[in-house]
Amino acid sequence: MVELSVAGDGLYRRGFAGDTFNTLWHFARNAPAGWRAAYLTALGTDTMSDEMLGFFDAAGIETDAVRRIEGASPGLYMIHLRDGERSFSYWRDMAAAKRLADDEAHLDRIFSSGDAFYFSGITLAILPKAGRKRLLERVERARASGKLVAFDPNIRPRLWPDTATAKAAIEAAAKVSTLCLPSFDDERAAFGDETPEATAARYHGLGVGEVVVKDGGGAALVSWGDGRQSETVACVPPKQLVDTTGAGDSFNAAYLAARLGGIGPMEATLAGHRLASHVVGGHGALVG
Ligand SMILES: O=C(O)C(=O)C[C@H](O)[C@H](O)CO
Repeated sequence: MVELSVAGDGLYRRGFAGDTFNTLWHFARNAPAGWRAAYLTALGTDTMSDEMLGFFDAAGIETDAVRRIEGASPGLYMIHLRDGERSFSYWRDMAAAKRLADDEAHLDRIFSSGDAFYFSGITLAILPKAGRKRLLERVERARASGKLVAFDPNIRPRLWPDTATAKAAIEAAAKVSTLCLPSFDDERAAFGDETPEATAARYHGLGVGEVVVKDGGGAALVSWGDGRQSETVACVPPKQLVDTTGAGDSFNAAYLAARLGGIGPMEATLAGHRLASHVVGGHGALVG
């Protein structure tokens, strides 16, 4: 999406962001040896889409998997801040990304070439029902062939028609994932979990081997080996709190980069905290 982040005095800065993109952007900057980042999404053929594609390229993100759709354009969101805590306004009804899973042959080509996959509850929320099904079928095959599949439920109630639909889609996604990175506040609101441990147990129960439950600026619970081992890892307090946009996404990027680089779950969680704590010190989702 196009992002409008606060620049002061009623001014907004135009950036590019979106939850999975934020994770990929940070991943590309921190990727372990031998890993490359590619984005499966859809853009239009307008000037904004061209600029966005140039931005991906400059960030070291491969663009082969981007579908270009004649006449379509990207979605847009604006960040509002209250004491550093963000909320969003969206203009995305016609966003090209909603059609990222329309083309089966395209999906098959991308899924056959990737070694690890990452998607989110926002990915699922913006897709039509048929697109969601097509995507999850490919994800399921990737998992069955032993690939890492990471999923952040990133629950945005406004993007779903109702809670029951959101919960069903998130559970279906968790069942085909190997790693889940939920946020406790979202999970408590949607699923009624009383503790981060309950969130982790629920995802392990759906067959997820490794779960990291983030808790805003608090400690994270990491639980691995199908829940046989778990630890609480204290957060890294930020030097300054400016804008929480993208904190969880950057956490996920650092965690994934660490794990794919062979680092253990506890140290990977610490790497996640460190990057998130840096990202909340600047405006917008992408803080270099
Ligand atoms: O809320 C969304 O749909 C976005 O992807 C915008 C933000 O970049 C994202 O929520 C930050 O996590």
